[in-house]
Amino acid sequence: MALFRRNTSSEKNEKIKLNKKNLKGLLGIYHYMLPYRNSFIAGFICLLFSSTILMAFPYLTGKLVDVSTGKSTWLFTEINQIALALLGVLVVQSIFSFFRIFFFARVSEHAMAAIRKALYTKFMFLPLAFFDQRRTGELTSRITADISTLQNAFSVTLAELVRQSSVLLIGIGMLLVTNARLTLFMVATFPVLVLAGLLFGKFIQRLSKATQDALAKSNIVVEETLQAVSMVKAFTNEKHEINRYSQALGQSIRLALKAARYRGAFVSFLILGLLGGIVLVLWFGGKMVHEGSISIGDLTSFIIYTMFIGGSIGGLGDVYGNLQKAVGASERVLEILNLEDEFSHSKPFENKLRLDGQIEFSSVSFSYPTRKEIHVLKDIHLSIRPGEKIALVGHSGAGKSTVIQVLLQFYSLDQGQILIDGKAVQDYPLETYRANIGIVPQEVILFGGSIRENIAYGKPHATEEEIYEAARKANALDFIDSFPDKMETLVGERGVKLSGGQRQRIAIARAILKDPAILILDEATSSLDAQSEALVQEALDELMQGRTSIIIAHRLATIRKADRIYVLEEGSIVEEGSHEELLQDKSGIYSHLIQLQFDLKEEALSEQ
Ligand SMILES: Nc1ncnc2c1ncn2[C@@H]1O[C@H](COP(=O)(O)OP(=O)(O)OP(=O)(O)O)[C@@H](O)[C@H]1O
Repeated sequence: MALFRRNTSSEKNEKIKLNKKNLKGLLGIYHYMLPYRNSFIAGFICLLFSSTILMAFPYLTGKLVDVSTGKSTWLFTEINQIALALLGVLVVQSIFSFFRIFFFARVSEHAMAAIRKALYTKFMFLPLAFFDQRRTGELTSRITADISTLQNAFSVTLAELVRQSSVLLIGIGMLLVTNARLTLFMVATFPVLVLAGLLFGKFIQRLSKATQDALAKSNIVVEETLQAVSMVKAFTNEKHEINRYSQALGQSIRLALKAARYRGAFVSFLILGLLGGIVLVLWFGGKMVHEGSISIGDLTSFIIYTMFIGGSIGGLGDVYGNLQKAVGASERVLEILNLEDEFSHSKPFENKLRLDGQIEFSSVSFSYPTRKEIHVLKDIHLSIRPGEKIALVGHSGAGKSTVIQVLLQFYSLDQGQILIDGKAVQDYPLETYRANIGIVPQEVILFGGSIRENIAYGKPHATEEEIYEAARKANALDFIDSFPDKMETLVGERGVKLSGGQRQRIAIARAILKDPAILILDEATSSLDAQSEALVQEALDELMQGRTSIIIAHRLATIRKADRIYVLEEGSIVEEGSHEELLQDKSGIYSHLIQLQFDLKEEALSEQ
């Protein structure tokens, strides 16, 4: 297995009930808003004002109707006066709304950027075992979708919650003041209808989701068969596939028609039920106007308040749904933020510490945390002197990369010890320790920037001269100079614009610049053409000079040059010695391996 790879796991999709505990989790996020609390308070005040001032609107409209029908009221006697007051309400309301949005945006943008940064920092410092259990897509959605949900909660949802609740409370209060009898009648009818509408709406949403799913299923049939149409034909299964597609379509039609029936009923309900509810209130109010127990103006404002209240009940349903989503998002984000990172027990970075590169594995046993039952390394003993070149060979899955992973302290051991220069690895500051190890991986991963940036990845503050010198030593300068933009050439996403051999030489230049005491070389299994191979080999020889090198070897030429070869088999070291020594045992695993993998190459070599 290559040294750098990804694993998968599935994402959970839970439905969350709001309770005290998980709402507290949401408050944990609030901690990131504290630095902007002044803006938050200012925004909250604007929100309160803009929500309450709007409630004067139905009242004033009612007064306007009263004055226009010749009934003067205690505050207003003229239509112009009321119109101006209405305009005033709108102006003040719009000003407060503007500042409310502005202040909330300021708080939420800053706070969410702070959480994103905290999450990303956490990702960078979490141990590798964490990433073995998660999909990349899952982690990216923590930092994108989940944070957007939280942002929405702290700006829009919170504002909605305050606004709709104040509309509901002030609205019902105003109605009670206007006319208690009519209010009781309204409260007994209209909200019940709105709630019924809300539940009905949810039911229809579920139905249309089922319809979409059924349609998606039928599309899978199309996709699958179109991708492998030759297979369908070869098996003469055309009719079978048509049949399968028809069945899937039939199912989706049945569901769509069921949904359509309920949708039709829902629209009729909206017209009849909700508007009917208003007619009911109007009817009751009209009779009261007739009796003289309420003015036309008061009835008008009553009806507008009623509509406001209906809207706010509907709005609060959405608020509840959004809060549920936000609680889920905050739980997922906090769960990651609360994890311990791999540096938490490590000593602080010591820049100057330079290792000699003596490596000792003493009785090392290891299994990956995700697969505890499989013992990947079993009682490994290695003893490597500074400057030695060691080759690890073995069948695929034997545990070669794992030896490197534990050496890099990506995982902790189940048993045994790794000593570097006679000291246990965990006694070094982790950052300093890794700074002393360089890697040239099998599959070179470059970042999307320029060649210069990619080489400098080995030493971010390298001088121009150092970068050129590293490129020269890595046999990379010739091809870099042949590009019109030279060092500034963009390598494309993951280095796609460079050939395999060129990417490897950039990786070597990186390692040269890092100047590590210990070098790890994961040889590429795919072979380069003879010329690139020679250039890469030459660069590697230069790189290995004076460093302890561990090579996961696939090429005979490399293995022959090694001071010592360790043969791994199912996690144990089964043979060790030089190429010649190991070949002595004709029935040994090494001889067998060489026979299998390197037969042809050896023949070619001996012919030369
Ligand atoms: N992150 C991981 N989580 C769980 N198991 C793993 C992980 N990485 C490797 N393994 C398992 O550990 C065993 C040894 O794998 P390793 O990658 O060390 O072998 P290798 O000798 O380097 O193989 P190759 O030559 O194919 O790269 C394999 O059985 C593999 O499935």
